[in-house]
Amino acid sequence: MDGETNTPSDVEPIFKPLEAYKITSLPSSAYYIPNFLTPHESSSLLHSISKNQWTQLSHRRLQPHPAPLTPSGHLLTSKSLAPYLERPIVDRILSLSFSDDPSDISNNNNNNENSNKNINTRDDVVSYNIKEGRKRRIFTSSPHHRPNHVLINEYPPGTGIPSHQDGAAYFPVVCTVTLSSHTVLEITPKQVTDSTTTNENNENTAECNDGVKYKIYQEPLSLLITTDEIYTSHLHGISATTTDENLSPSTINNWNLLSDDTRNMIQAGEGKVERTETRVSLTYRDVLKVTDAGKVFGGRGFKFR
Ligand SMILES: O=C(O)CCC(=O)C(=O)O
Ligand SMILES: [Fe+2]
Repeated sequence: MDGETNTPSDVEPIFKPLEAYKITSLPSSAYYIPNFLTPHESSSLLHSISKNQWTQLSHRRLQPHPAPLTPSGHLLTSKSLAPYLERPIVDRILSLSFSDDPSDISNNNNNNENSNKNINTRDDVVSYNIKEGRKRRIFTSSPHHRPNHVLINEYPPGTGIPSHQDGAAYFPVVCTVTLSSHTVLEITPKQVTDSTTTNENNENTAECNDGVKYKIYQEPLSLLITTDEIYTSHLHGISATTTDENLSPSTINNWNLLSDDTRNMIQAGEGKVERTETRVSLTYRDVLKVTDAGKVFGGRGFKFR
C-alpha cells in the first residue's frame, strides 16, 4: 500500500476556455477536449456501467439513463442521473466556459498547449473561476442548464451508427465522452429528403450518405461537444468498419487538437488505425420536456401526449 500516493481522480484537471478547443475548420461550433477524463476515471466509469440494462440493437447495444424517452420525446421519470454519470463528467462539462478575453477567440489549433497563457496554475484557475459569474457556458441557454439524459452506446470493432440527425427532443448541444477505443465521427451536410424516419433513440435517420464532408477523430478519454448547425443542418454517423483509413491532417478536422502520440500512431500506420477494442460512448444532452412520472401516475386525469 502506498498511502502517500493520490489517486488520479484527486487531481482536478485544468481546462482552458472553450475557444482553445474549437474545431475551427467546421461550419459551426464544435469543441474537442482530449484527456477530459483520466485513465483511472475511465476504468471506474466502465466498471460502474450496469451489466444488465442493455437494449440490444442489431449490431450494438445501448442504455438510456435515467430512462428511455417516450415516442413523443419526453423524459418521463422522477429519477435523476446516477452519481457515477454525474461525477466527474457533468460537473466538468458545467465548469467549462467561454472566454471573455477576445485574444482567446482566435487562438487554438496552432498551439493547443499554450493557447491561454494566463491559466497555468491552480491559483490561476481559482481566480479565473471567481470571474465566472458572467461567463457563458455550454448549457447556459438550455432549458435545464445542464444535461439530464445520457445514452451509453457500445461499439464492438466493425460496428457503427448510421448517419442520422439527433431528434427534436433535445436542446441542440451534444457532449460525447469516448472510452476504451477511438472512433471517427463522419459529418455530412443534410440532404433535403422525404425519406427520414425516427429510430429507437428519437433520431431521424436518412437514407443517403455519400457526401461525408468532415471527420472528427475521437480519442479514448476525450469529450466532443457539437452544437448549432452541426446539429441542425448536418447528419452524423460512424462507419461500421474494423479499420479507419485515409486519416491525415487534411482529412481529420480536429488533427491539431489530437495528442502527439495519436498523430504519430496515425502517421506510422500511414493513415490507418485498427479498431481493436470495443468503444463505449456516453452522450450527454438536455431533454427539453421532462415530466415527473410520480406526478403523472399519481395525479388525477393527466393525459400524456
Ligand atoms: O456514439 C457516438 O459517438 C454517437 C452516438 C450518437 O450519435 C447518438 O447517440 O445520437
Ligand atoms: Fe446522434
